[in-house]
Amino acid sequence: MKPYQKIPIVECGEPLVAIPCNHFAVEHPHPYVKAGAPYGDKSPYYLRQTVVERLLQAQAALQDRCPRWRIQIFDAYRPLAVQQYMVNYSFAQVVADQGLRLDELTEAQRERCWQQVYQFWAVPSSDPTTPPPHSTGAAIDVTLVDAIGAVVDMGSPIDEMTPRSYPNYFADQVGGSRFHQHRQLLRHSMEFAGFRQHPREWWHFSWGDQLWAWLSNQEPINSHEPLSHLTPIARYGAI
Ligand SMILES: C[C@@H](N)C(=O)N[C@H](C)C(=O)O
Ligand SMILES: [Zn+2]
Repeated sequence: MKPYQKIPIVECGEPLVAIPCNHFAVEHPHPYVKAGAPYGDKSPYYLRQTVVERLLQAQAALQDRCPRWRIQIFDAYRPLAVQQYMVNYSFAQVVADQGLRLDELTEAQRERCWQQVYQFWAVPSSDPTTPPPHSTGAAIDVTLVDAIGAVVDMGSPIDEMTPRSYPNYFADQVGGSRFHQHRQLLRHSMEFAGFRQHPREWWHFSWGDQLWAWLSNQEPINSHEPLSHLTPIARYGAI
């Protein structure tokens, strides 16, 4: 269990609402739909109502600094079945990337591959006290597009399962300052609206889930966040 999963959840009952995608850039086709994930009648382009409002605030903060730039949505709401599917899919990807075969793995190899997956993906837990972040409608995976609609180079793709995904990976890499600046721009825009960034993923942010509450309790952001938000309680559970 990760430390943030000990945070209590007091579900506030806010609905999932459709993201107004026309305000943002959106990755098409949706990457996990393309990978065959079982959405059924659900859509990834949903979030809790306050989270959508905050995403609009984050984009306004971005555009104060970089007019006509936009936030690009890669993924948002993820039903539990999709979390399960993507975790298995990512495991198969790690196995293949290492030149191994699924049906020939030793126990040690299997264990190492799962460790790599779970550095980046949340366990698809159906326990209401430990929901995967995206299944709460409070987490979002995003990047930036510039004024001409080109995807901004962050130095590594979303969902890469290596240290290049760590938010500060390029801070001290020779030739990496442009990527670091882009990552900082994304982070500061999202933090301005109260989001918190996953410590290992430059693209993953949340507001109101367990990780957000845990991170807010660790180190308050300097900003305009009212202190009442700095409590170690999550307001969104699985939905
Ligand atoms: C790996 C990435 N797409 C992601 O969403 N990771 C977080 C931690 C998750 O699975 O909730
Ligand atoms: Zn994510």
